[in-house]
Amino acid sequence: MSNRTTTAVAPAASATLPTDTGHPARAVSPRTPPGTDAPVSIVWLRNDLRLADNPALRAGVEAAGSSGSTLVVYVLEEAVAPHDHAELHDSAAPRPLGAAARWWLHHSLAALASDLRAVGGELVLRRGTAVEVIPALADEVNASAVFWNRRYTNARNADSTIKKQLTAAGLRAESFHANLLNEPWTVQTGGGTPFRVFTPYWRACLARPEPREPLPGPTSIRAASAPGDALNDWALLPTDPDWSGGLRETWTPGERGAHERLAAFMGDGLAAYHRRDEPAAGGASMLSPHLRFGEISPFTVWEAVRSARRAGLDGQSAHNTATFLSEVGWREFHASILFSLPTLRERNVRPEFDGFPWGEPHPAELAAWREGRTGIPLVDAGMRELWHTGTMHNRVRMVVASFLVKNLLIDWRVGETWFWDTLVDADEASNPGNWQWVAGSGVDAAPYFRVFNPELQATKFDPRGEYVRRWVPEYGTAEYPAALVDLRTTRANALAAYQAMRAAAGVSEDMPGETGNHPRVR
Ligand SMILES: Cc1cc2nc3c(=O)[nH]c(=O)nc-3n(C[C@H](O)[C@H](O)[C@H](O)COP(=O)(O)OP(=O)(O)OC[C@H]3O[C@@H](n4cnc5c(N)ncnc54)[C@H](O)[C@@H]3O)c2cc1C
Repeated sequence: MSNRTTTAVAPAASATLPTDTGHPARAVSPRTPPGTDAPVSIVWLRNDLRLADNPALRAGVEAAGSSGSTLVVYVLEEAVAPHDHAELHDSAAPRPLGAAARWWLHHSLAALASDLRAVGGELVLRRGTAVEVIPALADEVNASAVFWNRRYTNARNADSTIKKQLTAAGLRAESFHANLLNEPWTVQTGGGTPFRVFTPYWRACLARPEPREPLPGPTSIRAASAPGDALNDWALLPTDPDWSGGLRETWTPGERGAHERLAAFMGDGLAAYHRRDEPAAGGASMLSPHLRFGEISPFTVWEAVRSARRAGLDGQSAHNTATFLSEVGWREFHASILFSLPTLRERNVRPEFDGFPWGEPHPAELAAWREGRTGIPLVDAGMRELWHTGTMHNRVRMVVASFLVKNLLIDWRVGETWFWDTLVDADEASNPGNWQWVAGSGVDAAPYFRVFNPELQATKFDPRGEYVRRWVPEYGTAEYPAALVDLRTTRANALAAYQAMRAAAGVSEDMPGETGNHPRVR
């Protein structure tokens, strides 16, 4: 089995300052296209592939009014160069999607196009560098305004450049708050710095005014048209071989699938959410890829919880809602960390980890981890679940990640890259943020010396072995391999390496934030 795509660990990108921060765009009078007074507005969708609660789409339709038209565009912002080349060093380019996320994107765009058609709209697909594509498209259709919802990754630098270009050309260019409950710069410590510890961060979020109600989607769009690519030409789906059968069985990408998932969770899942740490219990929402691609907004998720609370909940469910919302808070926390630490994927947040003696990954060991053949049942179950479905239960993610970085002493970036390629919810902030959390090198991270014992974790969270049996049916037979490493010895080696790193870095006290206060660890 080889990588689904060749994604590479990139060297550090230079730090970049927040730019498209949404402070109101300079309002410029809408330009009247020559020869016609019917305005064309462009709505540029990115990680917000939905109609409901989409402020940019709403603004585009409103700006077009009854006489104008709206052009909805998605740009595949893939650089032309291969994955491991210049675009990874370009702080304005989004990270090229992994294979599982490309599968998701294809189906999500197909669903979006169909949903838009149902209200008269049309989805135009373009490919290239956004700073080139968007202004050129605006020129081509003689647009008077361009709208988008803000993103908080390094790609916001491109948005800022585009906003300046459009504004200079006399267009209205406006961005909106849509994809996080709290934009990163709105939640800060008393000293005006970003939070580095989750608990006070989330407390500060909860002290803010409650998130707004979601906006309704448009009921009618008058489409402006322009030539575009055919979705199939983007070749986002795997063909040789087609390994996506398990993804198809597991997921329904698109806005409708997202709302169905939320409804199912609010109906049955929430009451069982306190069992979310048990991978066989199915207690979690499975909303992460839908949130990742913006098929549902966090405001809609919040509203579902608010309505359930208003309708009345028993004690357990009421408790579960608070826990669930705090998990949504972790998504926001990681987004705010990436916002202030653009090199999150490449660099240890704690510089002393730069001296950690990671071993050179042993190809056979790494392959055994990726393919679920380590002989450690919970690790193998998780890695096979990931390969088959494009997701993995959260607790098991922590276990397999700990096994890689501690028992196998492999650099967290190697595991992060594999997850990036295989997860349907692979997220530019949450993936490296969580990997650094497990590795101990991140903000508010689990201390490195907390080494998950996969056997104890299985006893605690999969006591009847249902999850392991489901993914590792040969467990307990002669076909199942012996353990790749001895857990006790490798744990001792990991702790020795950690102590050596600390000694070399001159760290003797407990490091600040060695709290391991991730809610799921307790
Ligand atoms: C090594 C590792 C890598 C991870 N990579 C990703 C990733 O690339 N993308 C991703 O969305 N999540 C990632 N997670 C976090 C978490 O595992 C998933 O968000 C969760 O399993 C999704 O399942 P759910 O939607 O049923 O979660 P629920 O428990 O129902 O949580 C609701 C929502 O909260 C958010 N959330 C929950 N836990 C976390 C968390 N720890 N960090 C950030 N957001 C969270 C997700 O958006 C999720 O959909 C990673 C965790 C680990 C340990």
